[in-house]
Amino acid sequence: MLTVHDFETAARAKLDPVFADFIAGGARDEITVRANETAFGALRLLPRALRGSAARELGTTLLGSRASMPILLSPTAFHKLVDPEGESATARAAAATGTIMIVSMASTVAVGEIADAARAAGGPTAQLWFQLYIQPDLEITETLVRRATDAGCTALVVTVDSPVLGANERNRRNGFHDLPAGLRCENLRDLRDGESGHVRQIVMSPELNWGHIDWLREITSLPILLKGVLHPEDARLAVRHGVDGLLLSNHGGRQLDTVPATLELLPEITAAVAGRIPVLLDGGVRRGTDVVKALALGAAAVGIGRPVMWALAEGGEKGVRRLLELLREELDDTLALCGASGLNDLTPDLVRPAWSGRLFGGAVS
Ligand SMILES: Cc1cc2nc3c(=O)[nH]c(=O)nc-3n(C[C@H](O)[C@H](O)[C@H](O)COP(=O)(O)O)c2cc1C
Ligand SMILES: O=C(O)C(=O)c1ccccc1
Repeated sequence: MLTVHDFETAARAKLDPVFADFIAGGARDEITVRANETAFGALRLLPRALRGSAARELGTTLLGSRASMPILLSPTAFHKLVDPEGESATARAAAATGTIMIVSMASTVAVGEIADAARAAGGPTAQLWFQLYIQPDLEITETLVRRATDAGCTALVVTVDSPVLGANERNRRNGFHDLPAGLRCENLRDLRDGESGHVRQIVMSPELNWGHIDWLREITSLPILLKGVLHPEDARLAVRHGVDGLLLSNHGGRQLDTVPATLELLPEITAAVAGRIPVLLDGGVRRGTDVVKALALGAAAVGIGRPVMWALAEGGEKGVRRLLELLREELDDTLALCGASGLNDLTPDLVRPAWSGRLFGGAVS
């Protein structure tokens, strides 16, 4: 396993094609799925020379959580689909490498148990954040927040791009609508009498509005990030509503198809928040150079989604650990080649659009 791509190939070879499609797939024509990766390819890096630094510092602090590198595990549902230990294996790998894992509300291991696994591998400083779909039943939402808080999660990541569930036509063709027998969304057990953690308990609610964010702000002292804000006006509103950070995300192209690549939106979003809160980004990050491009354009960190599922499918805990080490090596190598000694050296002047004849005022075409 030398590249993220190798994990995808290996996972495809191992997995039930129905599950592989669930992971790889996106909404409708998957235009945005492809756009996320393509956008990174459309930028070039312009390195500095002779800046003399023997070692690079990759560590960073995000909303008070210490991370050994600016790469997080974005929340992905259903890890037990691809590995019998599920999110516990992922959490051990993340903790062992000092990486922040964002636990999906739709995890197949309960958040408390995931936290135990993380601490067993990474000690008391292992960092977990919790992803939340605010439920129209606020009492249920409050219980979920309490379960995450009791487990020691240090931030809440509220997904706001899912007023309805995205239409993944691969799942429809494959007839994949449910978890296989024996698997449950463990965080959803016993929220009401007799509820067994069925995935259909998750309500994607088109009624959600900024009032819900204000309410959440009142009931928790944890930092709140919004995941899935794409419009710069909404980024400004988020700041006004006391949100602590943004995870700029189009859900890996799984919600509204044909929205822009997240990288394309990054300059507008960072301009809108104007340094008042950190902006993280996910979608299409597959290489150390991708991480550097996002950070150079103002992201505080990036998240990876599908690569984690592929690595877990390929090699369980070890696979995820290898994936994270590989990305760390690529990031360190890219920093060195760019003449950067740390993340603060990554500035917009290191990035430019890929060449086109128009660069010379149309003189070359
Ligand atoms: C299999 C899978 C499950 C996901 N589950 C969730 C989820 O439960 N909650 C959520 O907010 N986002 C979810 N996402 C979206 C990811 O958090 C992330 O935004 C996206 O995967 C990033 O793009 P990438 O896969 O290109 O790295 C999921 C994505 C995938 C691929
Ligand atoms: O697949 C997804 O992208 C996702 O967000 C999700 C949410 C709830 C249950 C399963 C998947």
